[in-house]
Amino acid sequence: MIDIPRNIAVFGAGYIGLVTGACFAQLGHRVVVRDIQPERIRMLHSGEVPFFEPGLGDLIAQNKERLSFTLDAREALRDAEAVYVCVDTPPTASGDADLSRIWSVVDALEATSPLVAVVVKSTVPVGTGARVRAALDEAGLGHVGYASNPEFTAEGRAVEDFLHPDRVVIGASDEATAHWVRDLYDGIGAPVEIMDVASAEMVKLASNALLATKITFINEIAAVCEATGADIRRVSRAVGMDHRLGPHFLHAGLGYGGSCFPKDTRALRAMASNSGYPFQLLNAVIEVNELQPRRAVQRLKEELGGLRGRRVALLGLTFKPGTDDMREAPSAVIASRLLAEGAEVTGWDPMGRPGPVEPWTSVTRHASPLEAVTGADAAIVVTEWPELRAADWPTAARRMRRPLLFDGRNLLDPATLSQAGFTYMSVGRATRPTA
Ligand SMILES: NC(=O)C1=CN([C@@H]2O[C@H](COP(=O)(O)OP(=O)(O)OC[C@H]3O[C@@H](n4cnc5c(N)ncnc54)[C@H](O)[C@@H]3O)[C@@H](O)[C@H]2O)C=CC1
Ligand SMILES: O=C(O)[C@H]1O[C@H](OP(=O)(O)OP(=O)(O)OC[C@H]2O[C@@H](n3ccc(=O)[nH]c3=O)[C@H](O)[C@@H]2O)[C@H](O)[C@@H](O)[C@@H]1O
Repeated sequence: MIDIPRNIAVFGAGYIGLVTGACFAQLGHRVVVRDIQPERIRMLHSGEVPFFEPGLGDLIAQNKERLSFTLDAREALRDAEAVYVCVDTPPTASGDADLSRIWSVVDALEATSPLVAVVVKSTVPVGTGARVRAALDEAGLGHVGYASNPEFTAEGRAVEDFLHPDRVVIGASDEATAHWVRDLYDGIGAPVEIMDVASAEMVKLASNALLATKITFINEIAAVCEATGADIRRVSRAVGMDHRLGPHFLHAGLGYGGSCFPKDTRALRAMASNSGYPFQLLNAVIEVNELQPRRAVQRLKEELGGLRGRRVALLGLTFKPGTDDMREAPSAVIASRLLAEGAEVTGWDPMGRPGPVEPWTSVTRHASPLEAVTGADAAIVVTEWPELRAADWPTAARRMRRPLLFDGRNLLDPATLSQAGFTYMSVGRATRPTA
């Protein structure tokens, strides 16, 4: 527990805002979370969490004495000593981050509240903090500190990541604000890195870009494995045993998706270009990642001798397991490509709920993997849900028109699938021995 409980107003009740609010309340602070979506606030008032995040519902329930929710900015700000900005920063048509929601929070701040610090947790381009600082000064809030405190949690383990981070990064223009923000994290035994605002903003973009680069690197090695007869599973495992490289983010698959890597890599590229530096490595990372799900569809097309009139089952639709988040999921690209080639597409996912938009309105959803593959000419493991490891593959093979399985996440054991009667294809491994 912290020594000095503070009053914190969190703006944004999304993945990051709710986790931040609930975790600060768990540390002992008094937190008001404000959102502009009435439905979100209504759900939170009635004890529901608007999306799935493990442990979040329990944490909110345990801390309800110190955690409240409102639609009203004034109510949130009335006693706030810290304002945490956790609003979304989606990409614009140019790839730059859209900061309009950040500005609407800054514009709502008032000189009358007992505010000590405005802290931006949303991911923003370098230079945003300097602009917000200038706006605060102009609004008569020159006495209020400003800090950048980027977030590194991953969906599906966000509560755990927030409470046990590798590091806390705080960028502030003055030492007093940096230390004041650091003290909010008392009770979390993680290293705290204090720096200037611009550097803190860059740490976030650089971290996501490097993680995305690692994934793309291993996906390119996987493509070379397919062509040469090496096996990516063995390669990435042994490469990752070098402590200088590490085993993480070396899992070849169908490309990275989600609300952050695609958005943040494009935002960093746009920011570099705007500053006159063409970030060539990042260009390649983005391009290779966009090709990755298309390559899988192309390999399937070659194996089936065309996709027109074929039925293909997508097993898993979310951008990764452990979440209901469908944002920038590779499944959408795969479904769209299959439909464009004239295939019929079925799908299964234990949690993802695609909205009533294309390609999903053209995809028949089923309640189990077995139902989804029945009558299909091929199945693709798109998301590595653990349920798929336990599926009854011999029965699935019998129910399919043609037992062909493309393991897009290297989830399953090739020998077991072959024994079950499948032709087994996967990312980073030739389908048949190379000559
Ligand atoms: N989702 C993730 O795992 C991570 C996200 N981030 C960054 O955190 C930021 C937020 O991301 P998410 O939580 O995923 O977004 P989200 O879209 O789930 O949530 C954003 C929330 O802000 C609300 N909002 C918009 N304008 C508002 C305003 N003026 N006042 C109050 N609320 C307002 C929206 O209604 C929405 O509920 C983004 O910049 C993202 O890049 C950083 C690390 C991890
Ligand atoms: O800025 C953010 O929003 C967050 O983005 C990612 O978190 P997240 O998008 O939730 O999910 P990850 O687990 O990183 O996976 C992202 C994508 O990469 C893919 N991936 C991941 C790892 C890997 O080895 N291979 C691979 O293809 C996943 O399937 C998924 O599509 C980062 O991991 C977080 O540190 C960061 O805070």
